[in-house]
Amino acid sequence: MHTINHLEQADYWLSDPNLHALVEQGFCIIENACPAALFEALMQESMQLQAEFQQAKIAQGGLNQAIRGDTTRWLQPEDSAGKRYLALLEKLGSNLNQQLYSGIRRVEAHYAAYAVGDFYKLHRDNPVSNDFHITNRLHATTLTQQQSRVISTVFYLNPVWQPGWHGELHLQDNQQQWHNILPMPNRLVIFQSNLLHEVCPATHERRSIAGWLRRDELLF
Ligand SMILES: O=C(O)CCC(=O)C(=O)O
Ligand SMILES: [Fe+2]
Repeated sequence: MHTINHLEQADYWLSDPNLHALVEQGFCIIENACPAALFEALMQESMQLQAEFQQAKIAQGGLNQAIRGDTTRWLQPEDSAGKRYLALLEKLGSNLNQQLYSGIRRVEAHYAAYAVGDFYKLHRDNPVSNDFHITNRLHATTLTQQQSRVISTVFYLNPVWQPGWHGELHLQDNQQQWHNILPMPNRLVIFQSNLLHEVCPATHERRSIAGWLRRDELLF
């Protein structure tokens, strides 16, 4: 199905302009992030696993539907499409480790589904913001942070999306500029986990994979 090693896709994610945007602005957007066959397989797997989706938890561990309304299911190494996506995130992490002092040790990701009208209020995936520095190795500076989520990723699994359907990811960059990013098919957004962002309600179901690159090791 794939003539080249599908992991090479993650090299293309970190082209020079994308890496530059991720460092300077705090985020980058990648269109056609996955080969079409993998994108299709992930959309299908997300739908097939619908019965296993559960109400998402907020950072403090509880359920709070006034903050977020989506349902999620963690990708697992046995998932036939999901494992290939996890491998891409791992490759992204090792590429970031090579290019920056990012210290990424593991990845995690979940399928997410936002029903019509669901939202996720303003939040940071990693609440530690002040001592977060992601800078180019050439400048010999380091990335430091206390909490373990370094980089957030969101990959959109919608077969089509119209701007009037809303459901934007509303994201503040590290110059305090706000951006409205639509959940377009096969679009990947990579951003520093300390950035403030929210998911706006949509008029159609909105599906995605949210993933994180972490500095901590798995303890078991
Ligand atoms: O779906 C999105 O655009 C962002 C999701 C998000 O912020 C999260 O899961 O933490
Ligand atoms: Fe988030």
